[in-house]
Amino acid sequence: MTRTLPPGRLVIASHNEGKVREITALLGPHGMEPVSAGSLGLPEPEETGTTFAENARIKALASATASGLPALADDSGLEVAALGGRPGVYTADWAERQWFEGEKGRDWYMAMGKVEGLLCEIGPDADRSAAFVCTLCLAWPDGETALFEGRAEGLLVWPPRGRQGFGYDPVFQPAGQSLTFGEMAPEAKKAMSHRTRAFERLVAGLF
Ligand SMILES: O=P(O)(O)OP(=O)(O)OP(=O)(O)OC[C@H]1O[C@@H](n2cnc3c(O)ncnc32)[C@H](O)[C@@H]1O
Ligand SMILES: [Mg+2]
Repeated sequence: MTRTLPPGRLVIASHNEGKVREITALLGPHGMEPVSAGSLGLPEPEETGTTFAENARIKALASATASGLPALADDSGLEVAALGGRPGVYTADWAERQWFEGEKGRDWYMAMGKVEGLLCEIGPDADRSAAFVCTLCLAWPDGETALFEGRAEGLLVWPPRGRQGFGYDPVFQPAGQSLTFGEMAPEAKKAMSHRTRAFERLVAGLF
């Protein structure tokens, strides 16, 4: 399909520690040397796209051109069925804006408390379906890019359960499971996550 990715240094173009940890674990068996954008002092570009793919491309290209190395970016989020797919591509902003206008810091549980409020207004039969979506973009320093998408379907739960993972993991229970991502060991989340599904496509296309 596209060109291959030879073993060597690969920038993880994310400033989210939880993502960097998961992507590092995914790359483990593939002979890559992951190095985070933060550790190289690379800037965090503005995410001006309106789709996961556009934002992933912006982030991957910014790191690849600034570092001269191939770079892998991840744009992801939660699509809530009862909210018509929101917050989607705005998942990170949304946690900030809902509750902390003008302040730094994100409080996902507070944002999800707001979602919970909306679901309660709809009533006990509210559709709790949600999906985590992840688009990975690999960019080469010459500007070529390749995109890969993965999804994990599930349910929103309240109250939050578990302290593993990051972000919205404690309020997301993947389909067919009794534990939330927040209650699962990292290996269990890795077996079924949106990020892993996108990564499997990347491996099929590039290695
Ligand atoms: O852009 P970078 O630097 O990669 O980091 P970010 O946290 O801003 O990442 P996004 O712009 O892609 O926003 C994704 C949002 O979705 C959340 N999210 C994505 N994947 C998740 C996962 O596996 N578990 C929990 N929350 C997740 C994440 O915490 C953010 O709030
Ligand atoms: Mg971001």
